[in-house]
Amino acid sequence: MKIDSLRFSYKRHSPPVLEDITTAFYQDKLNVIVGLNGAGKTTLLDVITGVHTVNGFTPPFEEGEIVYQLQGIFMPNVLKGRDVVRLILKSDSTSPFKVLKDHFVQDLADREKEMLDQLWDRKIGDMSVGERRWLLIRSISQLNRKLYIFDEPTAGIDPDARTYIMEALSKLVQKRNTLVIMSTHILHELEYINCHINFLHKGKMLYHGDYDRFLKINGTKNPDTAFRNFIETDGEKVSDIGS
Ligand SMILES: Nc1ncnc2c1ncn2[C@@H]1O[C@H](COP(=O)(O)OP(=O)(O)OP(=O)(O)O)[C@@H](O)[C@H]1O
Repeated sequence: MKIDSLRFSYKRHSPPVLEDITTAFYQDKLNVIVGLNGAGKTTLLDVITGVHTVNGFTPPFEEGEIVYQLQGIFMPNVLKGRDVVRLILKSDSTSPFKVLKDHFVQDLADREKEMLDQLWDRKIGDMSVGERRWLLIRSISQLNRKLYIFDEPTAGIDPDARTYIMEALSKLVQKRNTLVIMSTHILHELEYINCHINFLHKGKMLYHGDYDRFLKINGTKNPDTAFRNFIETDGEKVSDIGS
């Protein structure tokens, strides 16, 4: 999927939140949108999914082909873990819930199975932020869609559970005909992932390319230092080298 010279403002005469965005998203990689708070990551995801309409860009996917995990969870707090899993898995299939659940559990690592057991009868309102997000994202990963969008899927999640989430997203990338896009602030989690980084800064796409090159042009092996260097120079080094 390509985006060419995209521009978006929330109000007609207000300054653009996204300006001259040109990039591509790839089916064989995890596409990651990176940037500071307020950089425009969610706005870009909203444009891609058709939540916001923009002249000159037609979202290439129908609504039914997309699953979009938002940062918040808009479900009643009284729902229990098992209700959340049922709601999500049954939204895609008429198979009995037991079959869907067995299939879901097979896909989980041992610690994830323990987490699922613990959360099964717990109300959403009583779960920790990370537990809630893990449950939702792991359930969503079971759905069959063409476009999967995850808005900061690993925010507030411990490093162990974060690894399981990143593995689940990598598995989605390996499925045929799927496009997977996520946003994050955490570059560390991308170290061992086959990913394509899109670095948004002040509404502009200042870098798109692979992870190792991003570190290299910022002269460090530490992703946090690379992130900071990049922001401090407004991506100058990339412009020098060319993307
Ligand atoms: N509905 C809206 N009306 C006007 N401005 C908005 C609206 N939604 C977002 N913005 C502004 O657009 C800019 C980009 O917001 P966006 O939510 O896309 O950033 P983000 O990169 O996802 O940030 P974060 O990492 O904090 O989630 C911000 O300055 C934000 O205040």
